[in-house]
Amino acid sequence: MLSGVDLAFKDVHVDINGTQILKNVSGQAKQGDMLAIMGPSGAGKSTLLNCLSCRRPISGGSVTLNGHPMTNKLRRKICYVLQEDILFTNLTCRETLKFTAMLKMPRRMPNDMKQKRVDDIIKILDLEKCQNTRVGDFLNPGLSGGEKKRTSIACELLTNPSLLVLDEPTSGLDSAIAYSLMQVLKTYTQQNKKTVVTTIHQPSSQIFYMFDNILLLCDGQVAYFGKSTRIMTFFNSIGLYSELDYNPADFILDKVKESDETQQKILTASMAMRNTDDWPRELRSLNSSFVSKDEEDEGITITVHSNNIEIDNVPALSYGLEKGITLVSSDAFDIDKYTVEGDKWPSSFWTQYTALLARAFINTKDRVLSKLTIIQTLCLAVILGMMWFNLERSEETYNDRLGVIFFMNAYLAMVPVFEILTSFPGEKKVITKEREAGTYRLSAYYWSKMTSEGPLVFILPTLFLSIAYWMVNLMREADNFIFCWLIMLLAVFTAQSIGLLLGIITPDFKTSITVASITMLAALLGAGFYTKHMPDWISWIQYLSFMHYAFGAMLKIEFRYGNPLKCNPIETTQFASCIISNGTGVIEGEDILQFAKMDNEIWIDIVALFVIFLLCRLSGYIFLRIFQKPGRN
Ligand SMILES: Nc1ncnc2c1ncn2[C@@H]1O[C@H](COP(=O)(O)OP(=O)(O)OP(=O)(O)O)[C@@H](O)[C@H]1O
Repeated sequence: MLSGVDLAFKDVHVDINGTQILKNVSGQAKQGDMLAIMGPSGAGKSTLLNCLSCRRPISGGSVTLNGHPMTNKLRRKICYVLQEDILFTNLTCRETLKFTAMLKMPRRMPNDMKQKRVDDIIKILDLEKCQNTRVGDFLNPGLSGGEKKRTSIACELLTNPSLLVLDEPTSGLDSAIAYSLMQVLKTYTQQNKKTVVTTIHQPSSQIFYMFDNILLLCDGQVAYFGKSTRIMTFFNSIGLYSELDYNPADFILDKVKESDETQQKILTASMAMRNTDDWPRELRSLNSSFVSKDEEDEGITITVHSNNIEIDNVPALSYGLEKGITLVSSDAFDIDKYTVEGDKWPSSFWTQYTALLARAFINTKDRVLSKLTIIQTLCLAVILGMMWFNLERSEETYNDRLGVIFFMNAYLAMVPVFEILTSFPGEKKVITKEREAGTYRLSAYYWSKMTSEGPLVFILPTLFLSIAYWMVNLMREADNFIFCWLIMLLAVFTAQSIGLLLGIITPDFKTSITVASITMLAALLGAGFYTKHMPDWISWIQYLSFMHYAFGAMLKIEFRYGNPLKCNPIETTQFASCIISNGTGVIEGEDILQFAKMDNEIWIDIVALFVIFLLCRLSGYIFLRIFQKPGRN
């Protein structure tokens, strides 16, 4: 059985850039205990939480689990629930848990056990009602704030951690939802003898007394550590009293923020408390001037028991039971049985790849192939087809033919770039979180990303081209159409790779859109449609433009491998061959391509597109490796 652990931290110091953020911070949380870390903004709560969960190194002091210093094996017993719920918005609550189970649970565990664990966790966290609801976002709401938080906690509980570390789990929740969330946590902690450490901002009185212990921080120092039921006694003992019905959390936070003098008084009393019976034995320093209760009369300066107000109306210890929540004991679920020491990753590459592939496919499918995107593609294909309807194969329509090919290229390349840029920031957060937790290999993620989106990315351009190509009357031969379609797909995948690379290397959405707009506009201008007289010193830009190659290849399919165009009358023709034939002949494809300055070999265009595609994919992976450092394991 994996029950809780005894966490103890003693004299923890953290210095950042020469500033002491935490000074001499000590405290503990035992099996079955919930410890709340409280304090005003900037007091050091998040810093301490990060140290306790091994996400930040400490400059001095010690953090131990069951009396032992942290080892990789012990670290795996800790899970960390971030303040923000970082989840895929298109997955349901159950799908989210199912994929997390596949990725995080040991490879040797049978699948039906993993499935059973998901079912149990759904019950434990009271998620049955919303298990098939999508997570949702602000545009398409799904799970409520409390349900999202419980889903985030559920993802962490799947691996049956012994120590649960939570950063502000109730932030953004209304008081009733916050209470029910804490109630579920309390019940889970008690029944499974787990250990919970959480930062919390301004809990209601009910929530406050659910915590067994409170660690109050003030300016990086301990202002109080001890039982929640005794904190008012402590404040009273130094002459700080509250009105009868005042929320104790509000009272203590008000006091530590009050004046320098009050702060000093509290900190001095807290230091003195370390030498009394109220200070846990495990945290006492060898050289402390501890005086036991028996010796109290003989000269302790501050007596924390004076003015003792015992709190009798603390909610009963049967949290959740009155609500009829049935908790599944973790006895039957011993993940350690299936974990092999030395396994770097919980699951095999193949399991990671298939789970990530299926997850990416479900998450992307509804976004890429939504009703709206299909309608948009159909409408634009028909509008374009009507605007350039049934072009005659003559010199007169030469510019229209170039225009329509260029437009199709530009439209089909722009869509995947901006689609990936709008969706990737959310995905990046999930990968960062999962990689920090050492859930899977980056290569498994990257391969799954590339392969899952392939079928989805190719459907819309195929639909678009199938309508527009025939309506416009481009070269009406099956060979030409298929060749054109393949080039179009290559261009779309190249555009998508550029979008992904930009999404990876830019720090935020706004920057990525700005950089993408510049890149795509430069690619459009360099394509060779708008200008044929670029100054020499800048003309190299066209060779960097993937649209130059896509546009060039499609022109070749249309003209080099298509039928010639009928000449204009001699007065209006632009082609020498038409002048020679007195306006009665035809213009060969090669003449048209020379006129358009696009007469290179088509294989050059194809190879160039491939090279750009591969370079973007490869550098995307390298940059992702640099930015997404794996976490522990
Ligand atoms: N990387 C850093 N560099 C410099 N100072 C830092 C860094 N991280 C934290 N600090 C400082 O350490 C102090 C404690 O920060 P911390 O985030 O732990 O506070 P907090 O109690 O969690 O605050 P809040 O409730 O506002 O989140 C703050 O004064 C903060 O400015």
